[in-house]
Amino acid sequence: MLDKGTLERLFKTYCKPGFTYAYGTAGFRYKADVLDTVMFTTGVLAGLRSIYMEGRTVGVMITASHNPPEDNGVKIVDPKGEMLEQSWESYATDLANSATQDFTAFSVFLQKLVHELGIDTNAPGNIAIARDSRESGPRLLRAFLSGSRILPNIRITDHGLLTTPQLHFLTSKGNEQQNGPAVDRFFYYKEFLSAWDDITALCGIKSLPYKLEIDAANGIGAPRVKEMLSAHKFFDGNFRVVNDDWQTPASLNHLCGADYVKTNQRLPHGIQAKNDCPRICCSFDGDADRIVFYFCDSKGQFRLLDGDKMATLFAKFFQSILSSVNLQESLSLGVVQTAYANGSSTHYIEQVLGIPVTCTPTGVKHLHHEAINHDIGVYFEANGHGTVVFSKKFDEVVSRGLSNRHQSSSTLQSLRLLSKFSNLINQTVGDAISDMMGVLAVLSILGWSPQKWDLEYTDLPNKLVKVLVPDRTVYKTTNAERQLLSPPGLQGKIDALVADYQHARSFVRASGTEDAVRVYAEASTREEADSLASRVSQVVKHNS
Ligand SMILES: CC(=O)N[C@H]1[C@@H](OP(=O)(O)O)O[C@H](CO)[C@@H](O)[C@@H]1O
Ligand SMILES: [Mg+2]
Repeated sequence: MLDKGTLERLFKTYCKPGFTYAYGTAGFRYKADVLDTVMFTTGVLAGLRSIYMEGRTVGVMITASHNPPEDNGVKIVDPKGEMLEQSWESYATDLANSATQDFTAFSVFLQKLVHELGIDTNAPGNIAIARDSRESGPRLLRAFLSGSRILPNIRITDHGLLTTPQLHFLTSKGNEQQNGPAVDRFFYYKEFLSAWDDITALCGIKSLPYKLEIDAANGIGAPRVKEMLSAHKFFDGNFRVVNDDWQTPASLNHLCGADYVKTNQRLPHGIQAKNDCPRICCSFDGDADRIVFYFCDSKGQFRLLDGDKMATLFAKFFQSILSSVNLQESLSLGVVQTAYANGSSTHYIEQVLGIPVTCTPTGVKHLHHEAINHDIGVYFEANGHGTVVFSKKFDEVVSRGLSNRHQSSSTLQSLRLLSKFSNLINQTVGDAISDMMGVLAVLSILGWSPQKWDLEYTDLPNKLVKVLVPDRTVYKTTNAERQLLSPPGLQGKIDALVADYQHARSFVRASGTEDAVRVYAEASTREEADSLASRVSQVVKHNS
């Protein structure tokens, strides 16, 4: 470790007292001007994590996703591309909060942590880092790098501007192929485009069935998706990226992007309601790890195809392939959702498709951990954040099937398709670009229009409201966040309100990314959903 004098000087450059940090749903996320301290300490922590993981590369992403341009954040990605292990979240929080006291508190806590974890601070480690397009990114990167510098043998690979899922993917691949080709964003493009080429060749698909319009939220997804698709024969001339002004910081997520479209249930700025040629539209969020699709029906009405619709599309698709090759008994298929999933989607998956559904708390780390219990685990948050994960057993069963020379050609075709889909989908985390290609591939194979996809089930009208309260930490939940334990008595009042409506559901939880409490309500009519959301919000306000 650096000598005490240098360490103290660096500490004083970046760390300020007077703020309390918490590693939330997606890492640390606050207004950018209070982040320097936690960026510095996260630099230290990511280095320690890599040393602890025997030098394997740990990823770091500087982003605040769908939040406004003045926010930013940081999260650590473990070597396989998944979210940071939970026990380390509290080390990250405690180290940051020691630094908001003073240098002595920080160095005492750091020594204690290093000792408890048995870490040799001079051992080698590797960090792969990237950031989204926010203006504060370069400044926060400097604070991070200064933190990581206190450990002398940490090697940093700075990928510059990437989408969040690109960073997850490159972190995981970097650890898998130490001596292989350069693992950079061009490697990412090649991997996913070659899976796309294999699938379309296998299924005889020659062109996209409709024009594709992508709203990139004026974020980093814009230049990255253009760079990837522009030179490709399927996409060149058949797609258009709107809200691609990623170099104007104030426009990020403004009147556009997946969160805007899902929350307001309307078209983003820049996409017209006109419907003069077959098309499908989609919106990414600011760091392109979420996507929602939509189209306008013959009357010009906006129709949303959200994360729940993607989960059902993938689940149905994989179910039919598994049964076509008689693997439905040997490979398990399951869907993971959160309490925000529309009740109709859950009903459709369980009752119509007969596929088991599990509900977890909000945040992809929870969904991901549950999904890996299946051989094909489909997980999506309603807001469009999700992916499909395939087990080791899946790989083994499929490759065994492929090497069996007595298989029929249709069985071989289905097995190849399964295998190629596991390459087209970014299994490390939800990925707007990879999910987009996955959905387009499924729709093309099935010959489905967006209208046909939408008709599979009808959403229950729903409403999501943000309520500002003096202290959101008093809102404690149980049963995958569907019931409140505290404040006392509040759940009973919510239950009494819900009982006034048909097919209704409502729950309240504290946001992990914003200083607010979220109220969700759904019911059989739009008026009832709105009324229930508003009455539950009132009760929350009065209780706080
Ligand atoms: C209702 C909702 O959309 N919540 C979002 C939001 O979490 P909250 O904890 O609700 O603020 O941001 C998370 C990170 O992007 C995302 O995983 C999650 O789905
Ligand atoms: Mg995001």
